[in-house]
Amino acid sequence: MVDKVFKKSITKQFEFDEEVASVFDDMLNRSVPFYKEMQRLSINFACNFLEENDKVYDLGCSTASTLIELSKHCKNNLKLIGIDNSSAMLDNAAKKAGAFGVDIELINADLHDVTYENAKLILSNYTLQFIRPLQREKLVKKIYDSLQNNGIFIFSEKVISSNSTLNKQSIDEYYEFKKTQGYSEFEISQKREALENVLIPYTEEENKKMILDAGFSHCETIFKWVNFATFIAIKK
Ligand SMILES: Nc1ncnc2c1ncn2[C@@H]1O[C@H](C[S@+](CC[C@H]([NH3+])C(=O)[O-])CC(=O)[O-])[C@@H](O)[C@H]1O
Ligand SMILES: O=C(O)C(=O)Cc1ccccc1
Repeated sequence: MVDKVFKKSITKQFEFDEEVASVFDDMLNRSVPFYKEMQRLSINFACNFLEENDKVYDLGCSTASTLIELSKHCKNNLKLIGIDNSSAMLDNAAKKAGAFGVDIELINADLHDVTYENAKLILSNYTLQFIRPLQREKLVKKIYDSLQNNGIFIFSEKVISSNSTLNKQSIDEYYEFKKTQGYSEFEISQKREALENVLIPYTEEENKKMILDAGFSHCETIFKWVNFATFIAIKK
């Protein structure tokens, strides 16, 4: 379904409710520049590390698109686990996984409340940005502790620039992108308002520092378009 959520005047902060979940795949494709390419790269890098029966978690799996694509592209049998705290998202995830015949364990929980065990890969595309800063650092530490040695954490985030001129230019560039995707200025400004204090972006450097502070031995940006970035972190 086509995303028309912000065509009407907003009355509340942004939420992953039923209305957003019903149009979510379209919203993500039209709101995250090169979403598909970022997803393809995440999956290809992930597959290079994965072995038979490895455990893979997707934190903030939404409609399970990434886990479904991962299972299609990896030659190994994997144990796939998707976690999200939006029931509406998980209902859609279950329907999609069923339709594609992919076996995914879907857990409806807050990311802080789940025990991640013996994971080889943890994925989290565009989700940490919704976690409050102090909690975010705690969660990343937990992600590190849950990974096997040689485990991988792949994540994507909306980022900001520490240079205010470049930051403003990046926002302008992103809004131009949204216009090319058919969003009106009204929809763009409504969503911006709804996301205020809900989506809290770090700079690329802050993201890397958070990862290294948690104990990871290496963190690299594998994809970046203006203010959207994908990182890969390795636990030694
Ligand atoms: N504390 C939390 N606990 C659990 N889930 C949460 C929490 N906070 C947010 N979420 C969930 O994180 C997801 C973020 S969307 C991820 C896209 C997906 N990764 C994709 O590549 O398709 C990104 C976006 O909308 O920008 C939503 O489904 C929320 O319900
Ligand atoms: O759409 C936006 O304005 C964004 O910042 C990215 C985004 C994409 C999908 C859900 C929430 C935020």
